[in-house]
Amino acid sequence: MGDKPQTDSDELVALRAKIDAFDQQILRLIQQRVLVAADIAKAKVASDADASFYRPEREAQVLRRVRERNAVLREELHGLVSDDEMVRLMREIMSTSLAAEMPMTVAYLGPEGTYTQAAVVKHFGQAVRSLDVKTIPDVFRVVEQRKAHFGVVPVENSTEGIITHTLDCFSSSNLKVCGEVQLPISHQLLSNADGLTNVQKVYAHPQALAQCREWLERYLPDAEILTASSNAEAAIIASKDPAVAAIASDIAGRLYNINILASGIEDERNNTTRFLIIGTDSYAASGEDKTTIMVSAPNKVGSLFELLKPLYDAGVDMSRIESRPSRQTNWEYVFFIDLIGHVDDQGVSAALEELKAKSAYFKLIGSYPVGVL
Ligand SMILES: O=C(O)C(=O)C[C@]1(C(=O)O)C=C[C@@H](O)C=C1
Repeated sequence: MGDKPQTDSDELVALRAKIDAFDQQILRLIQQRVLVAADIAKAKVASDADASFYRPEREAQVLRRVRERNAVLREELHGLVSDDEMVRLMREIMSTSLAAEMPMTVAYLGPEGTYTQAAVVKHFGQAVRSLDVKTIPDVFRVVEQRKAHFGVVPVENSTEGIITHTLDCFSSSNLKVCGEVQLPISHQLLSNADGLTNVQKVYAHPQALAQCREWLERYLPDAEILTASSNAEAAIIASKDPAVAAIASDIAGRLYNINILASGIEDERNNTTRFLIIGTDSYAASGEDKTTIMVSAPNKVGSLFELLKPLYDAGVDMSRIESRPSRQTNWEYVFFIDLIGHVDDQGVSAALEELKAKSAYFKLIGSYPVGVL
């Protein structure tokens, strides 16, 4: 390196020619793939005017196959692209294909820069339009009113547990879960203060505050801790006052022009949030699925055990059970249960029929592909 312009060696020129040739092929193949997707859109409309352009089960199958084939290719070619990275690239190509069929609008808990928006992009790719709304019930509302095709809501966090607000929304909504996506969450302390000692107030969403409690006690014991409706909202407040810090994502920091004073401030490494994709339709099995149901047991001794017995007898695995107050009668509960399998799988459907017959209340919240990304 120096003042002289770089001259490229013959070897470099030859290698670049190879890259140019591959790029030509990749471009042609992407264009051809998207044209096929447009034909698929026409075929869907021809067979059913209400057909869904977005097909989560098919997307999961395509991405799983990319993962499997890439593992083989890595061996064969001593390839350097990891399976995760290849799935991510393919996610974007499929996102563009879907947009050519029908531009999708996906609602999320805003404002811009929230982790939920990052989950939207991770699950649907960059080609979707994301629509920010103010609260989790608003996400449900705009999807119900068909102002957005789908919505993305947080449902549980590996450190803090269940997001009760989201579960409660399912009680009063008929929307279906049609997908899930997990996002590793790394929190940053964002502030334009000149060092930690000048931070007087910290704003964050209650979930983020809980996930960074020990860090805050240790490094900012004297700061006033205040809640905001979202992490991005906190970032907006911090962007206006250098005595204020926000706990939010690095994306929010860039978006609202705030410095990162400390990064990775979450108390638990591997802090991960699971999000659900909600929509108006149900979809076929992808081969690796989960089912979420909401049930309540009759109010008598041993009834929960009786209720779950059909699942146990049929060998259906339960991956989660949460109880929430029924909101109808005091001390009565509804249970949110995640099962492994799709409601169309024979064993699952038979077990659910039996369970339904024994329950005081039963609602299928959705069967959906296990997250691939
Ligand atoms: O297979 C389909 O049904 C398609 O519409 C094609 C395609 C794809 O690009 O592979 C696009 C959108 C769907 O969500 C699923 C898959």
